[in-house]
Amino acid sequence: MIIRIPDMLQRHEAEVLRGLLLNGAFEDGRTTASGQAALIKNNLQLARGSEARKQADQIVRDAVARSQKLRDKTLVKMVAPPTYNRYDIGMEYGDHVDAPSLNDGRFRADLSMTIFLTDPADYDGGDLVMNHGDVETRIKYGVGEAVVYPTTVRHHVAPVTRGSRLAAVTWLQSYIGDPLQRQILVDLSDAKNQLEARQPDAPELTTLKNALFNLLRAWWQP
Ligand SMILES: O=C(O)CCC(=O)C(=O)O
Ligand SMILES: [Fe+2]
Repeated sequence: MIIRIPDMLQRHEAEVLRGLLLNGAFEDGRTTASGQAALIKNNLQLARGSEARKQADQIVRDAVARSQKLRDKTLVKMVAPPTYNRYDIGMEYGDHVDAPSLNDGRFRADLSMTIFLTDPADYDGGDLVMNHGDVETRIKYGVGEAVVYPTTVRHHVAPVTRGSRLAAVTWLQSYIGDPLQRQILVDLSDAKNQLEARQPDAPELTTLKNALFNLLRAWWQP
């Protein structure tokens, strides 16, 4: 499932974050890439260890912790520290798959997230393109909007042909590793919440909750 979160960042958070990035020191994205990634990755990243990066991380952490939709749709357990990417004219990130784990294997990457930080009117190209066999999904959202997609999906960032594209990119571990199980739980939770809102005394609500809670218990990975 691909999830769109329109209000991932509040307007002022996006403005502060953009200000930090526009004034920040960037380094070649290849410094954190090796092997194949170093050949296909042609972008810039906010320098590690900088004060700007600490402030940026705090903004993203707060936004992620606040987002009800992110919690409900992903059953998120942990979020990795983001990278902040800039693609100027001619830059791109070729077709690739993201690593299955981070932090020396202590963190499993279930979901990838891009928070868009440039108005789509201000650049051409730079779409985040997911490849599902013969079909592609092209994504380019407004400032402060996020897309969350399965880390299992091949993807690339198309070359920027006008302007410059800024984005924060990070990875999520879910309490439910299996995407099918996660989808079942998200659907059942939606149904339970809708029924509870509409008819809190519905007799079948307890049965639905019993099934949902037992599946959560069976599949939860603390
Ligand atoms: O910039 C993006 O939207 C995604 C970048 C990406 O695929 C990555 O950093 O692995
Ligand atoms: Fe990627």
